[in-house]
Amino acid sequence: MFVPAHITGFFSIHIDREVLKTGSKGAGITLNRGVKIEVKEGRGRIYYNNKKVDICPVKKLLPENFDLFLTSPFPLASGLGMSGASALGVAKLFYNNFLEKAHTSEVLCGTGLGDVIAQYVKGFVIRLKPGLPFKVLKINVDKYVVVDVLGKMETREIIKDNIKKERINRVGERCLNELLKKPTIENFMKLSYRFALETGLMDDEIKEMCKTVKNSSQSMLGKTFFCVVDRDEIKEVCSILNDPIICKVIN
Ligand SMILES: Nc1ncnc2c1ncn2[C@@H]1O[C@H](COP(=O)(O)OP(=O)(O)OP(=O)(O)O)[C@@H](O)[C@H]1O
Ligand SMILES: CC(C)(CO)[C@@H](O)C(=O)[O-]
Repeated sequence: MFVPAHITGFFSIHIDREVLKTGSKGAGITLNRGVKIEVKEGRGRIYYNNKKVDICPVKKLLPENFDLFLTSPFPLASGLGMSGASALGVAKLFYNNFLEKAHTSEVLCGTGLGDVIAQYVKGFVIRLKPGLPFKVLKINVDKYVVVDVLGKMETREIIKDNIKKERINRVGERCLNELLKKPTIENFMKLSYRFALETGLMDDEIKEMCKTVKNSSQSMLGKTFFCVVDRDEIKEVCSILNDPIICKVIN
C-alpha cells in the first residue's frame, strides 16, 4: 500500500477535550512520493528503510503479531508527514474506521495534527476546521514539487511549546484568511514563506535558498526546503539544491 507525503505550508493548533476534534487548520500539498507499507506475520517490529525504528502512532496501531516494513525516499521528522502516512497506511490495513484511528494516534503521540486528513483527501488541501469530521477545500493542481531535506525537527517539541504555539496560531489563522481570499498555489507559497518567517520557524539556510527560488518555503514542521514549479523549471532549480527529490502534487 502507498500513502503520499504531505507538506504543510502553514497551520494553527487547536486542542479540544475530545481527541477527534483536536487538530489543526491550515494548508498543504500531498506528493506522488511517500511511504510504501507492507506487513508480514511477526512480533510487532517496525522497520523504516530496513532500519528498526519506533514510531509512536504506528506502534499504537500495529497488532503485536505483525511486523511492518516502511519504505520511503524521505527521512522521518522532516516535515513530510511520514509518521501520519505510516499511521494511515497501517490503520487502513487493520481497521474499518481507519481515518479516526490514524488521526487519534497522531494527536495522542504529538506527531501530527492534520497530516492524516490531508493524506486521505489528497491534492492541494486547505483544512478549514480542526480534526474530524473534516471540512476542507480541495484544489487539484498540475505542478511539480522539488524537495531538499536539510535536517530534522521533531513535531512534538514544537507543538507542545506554549510560546511557539501562541505565535503559530496568530500567524497561521491570518494566513488561512488570506489564502481563502485567493486560493491559488502561488498565494499558498507566498503565505507559507511568510508563515515560516513570522513564526520564527524559518531556518537560516532555507531562508537564503528561498531568496533565489520563487514559490519556495520551508516544510512544516521540518528543516526541509520545498518549491512548486512547472516541468520546464525543474532542471534549473535542481542545479542549486544539495540533494533534490523531484515530486509531483498527487490529487
Ligand atoms: N531516526 C529517527 N529520526 C526521527 N524520528 C524518528 C526516528 N526513528 C523513529 N522516529 C519517530 O518518528 C516520529 C517522527 O514524527 P514527526 O511528526 O516528527 O515526523 P514526520 O511525521 O515525519 O514529519 P511531520 O513534521 O510532517 O509530522 C516520532 O514518533 C519519532 O520518535
Ligand atoms: C502539525 C503539523 C504541521 C506537523 O507536520 C501537521 O500535522 C499539520 O499541518 O497539522
